[in-house]
Amino acid sequence: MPIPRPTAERLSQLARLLDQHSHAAAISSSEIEHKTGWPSHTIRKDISFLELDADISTTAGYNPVALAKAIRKTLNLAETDSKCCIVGLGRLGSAFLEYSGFAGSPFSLCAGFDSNVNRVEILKADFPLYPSFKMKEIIPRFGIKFAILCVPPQQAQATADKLIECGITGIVNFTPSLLSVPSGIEVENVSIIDALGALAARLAAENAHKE
Ligand SMILES: NC(=O)c1ccc[n+]([C@@H]2O[C@H](COP(=O)([O-])OP(=O)(O)OC[C@H]3O[C@@H](n4cnc5c(N)ncnc54)[C@H](O)[C@@H]3O)[C@@H](O)[C@H]2O)c1
Repeated sequence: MPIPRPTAERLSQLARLLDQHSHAAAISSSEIEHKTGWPSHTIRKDISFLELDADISTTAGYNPVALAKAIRKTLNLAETDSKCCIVGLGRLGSAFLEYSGFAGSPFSLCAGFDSNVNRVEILKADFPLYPSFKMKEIIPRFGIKFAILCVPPQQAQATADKLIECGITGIVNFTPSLLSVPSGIEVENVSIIDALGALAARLAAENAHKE
């Protein structure tokens, strides 16, 4: 059964939480509830999507290491082919160049691209930066499958089309443009405005419930 998107997002966050508790023998659903704010019935439902070995849970709770491993296996986060590139190295894109969160994650940044050659020359990163016209050569050569799209909105669709031609199959779209992509290609839209909107809607619903 396909895993619903909110479940996949919570499971991915849960794997990171479990990493922080890898020293513990067990972590219970109520501890997870306390740390995440998710109701324990939601946590149990999310975990029911995983294929679990019998010894993963005891009366004391879940084995954190084994549960994190099961989550990454089910979400395909354990696979090694998770090379990413950043496209658009402006204010937002260049902020990822020094983001240490990729270390220890299943994803690695392998290349950055910008249409402005000056940006490519000025910026420093632990991986190579290229002018955009090199995407066609570099993306297949490195086997990069994911792109983090940080170009101006007007350039988003044309850049996404080019990335797909080069072999990209997944795009994290930071631009406000909604992309149209062929089947087999996945897009994840990330927006601070949508996140604030979701928070505001939840708070409004909680307040309406109290009245
Ligand atoms: N998702 C969010 O919450 C969020 C937050 C801030 C900004 N944004 C969006 O992120 C994008 C980038 O914002 P920014 O402030 O970094 O913009 P910016 O103008 O600072 O940077 C854009 C970069 O893209 C490069 N570029 C332009 N066309 C390109 C192309 N075809 N191929 C490759 N590179 C190209 C430019 O040279 C520039 O370096 C915008 O679409 C903006 O609306 C989203």
